[in-house]
Amino acid sequence: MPQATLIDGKAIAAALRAQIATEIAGIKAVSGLVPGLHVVLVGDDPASRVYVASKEKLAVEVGMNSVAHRLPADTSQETLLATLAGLNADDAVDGILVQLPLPRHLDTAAVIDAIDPAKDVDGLHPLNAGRLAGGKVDPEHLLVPCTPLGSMLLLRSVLPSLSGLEAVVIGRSELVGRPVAQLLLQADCTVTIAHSRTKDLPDVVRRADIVVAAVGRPHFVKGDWIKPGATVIDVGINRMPDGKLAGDVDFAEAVEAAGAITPVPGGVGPMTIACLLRNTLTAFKARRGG
Ligand SMILES: NC(=O)C1=CN([C@@H]2O[C@H](COP(=O)(O)OP(=O)(O)OC[C@H]3O[C@@H](n4cnc5c(N)ncnc54)[C@H](OP(=O)(O)O)[C@@H]3O)[C@@H](O)[C@H]2O)C=CC1
Ligand SMILES: Nc1nc(=O)c2c([nH]1)NC[C@@H]1CN(c3ccc(C(=O)N[C@@H](CCC(=O)O)C(=O)O)cc3)C=[N+]21
Repeated sequence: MPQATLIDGKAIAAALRAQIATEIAGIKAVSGLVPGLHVVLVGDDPASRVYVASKEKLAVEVGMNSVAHRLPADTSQETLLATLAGLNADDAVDGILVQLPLPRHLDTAAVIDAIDPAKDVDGLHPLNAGRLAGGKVDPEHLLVPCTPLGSMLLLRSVLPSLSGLEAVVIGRSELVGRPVAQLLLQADCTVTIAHSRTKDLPDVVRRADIVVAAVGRPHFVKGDWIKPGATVIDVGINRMPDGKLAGDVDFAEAVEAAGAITPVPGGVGPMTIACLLRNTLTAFKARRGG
């Protein structure tokens, strides 16, 4: 069995950002306006700091305005909601992302409900999640969660047609598992959503032409679970004791069986940020025309 094709998320994300930059330059030349992305970070989780810094840098690189709102860890629910109300009311704000997870004293669902759905570039507001679940809206014009959207773009880079393929998603979170399953269903895959109570998980995964792993456990998916030739999207980002990142898939094993596979780092992660920028542009166009 020849080794799998490596799906180069880093390169595909860079190409997507270049496309976004060109489109923004065109809009700016005509209207003088550029999209504004606002990221709200509560507390000083070191991993979140790194992500927020990287989102800011790449937003500026494509020509957006980028603002990070860094609030102390003991910020009250009222103060956070007031911050969001201010961003909702500000016409120069096109995209709002609240970095998750929030400190435990905050009510995450209520915070997400308070984001204007038209500015919800994470696609997590119940209105956007509901539209996605309804399956009737074109993802081009809907704010779809960034990691699932990026995962689909990576899949499409190696599989021109997804119709009729067996897809197994491991994980059912609101941020990743559920929305990626909705997108696969919309692409006419036969979709199975597996989770911690799934029986005989290795056998379930062995049916899959497409495996999406979003579990949060390093090297969880083994090589002998992968049907020969399957496409494997590894969403997991796990920090190992040696400081390196590991995916949810045992890459060294799976690369021997898969037809195509994403690496970690350099796979889904960079696509998540590129899709955040794309959603910000989508929100800008929907709100301000262009
Ligand atoms: N690349 C990127 O840009 C991003 C990467 N991530 C990464 O993706 C991974 C998943 O994130 P997220 O969805 O937020 O995580 P969650 O912890 O919210 O969800 C994990 C899911 O995995 C399931 N699960 C846990 N253990 C098992 C098991 N033994 N067998 C089968 N299923 C299991 C859980 O099942 P149950 O529901 O039953 O508990 C749950 O549905 C993490 O590594 C995270 O860091 C996340 C966001 C963006
Ligand atoms: N509201 C919200 N939306 C999110 O989308 C969100 C979030 N909160 N909280 C945290 C997770 C995690 N996440 C990542 C984004 C990019 C990389 C990324 O670019 N990773 C690089 C490596 C980066 C490194 O080396 O640390 C890669 O995989 O190649 C990773 C993880 C978004 N998340």
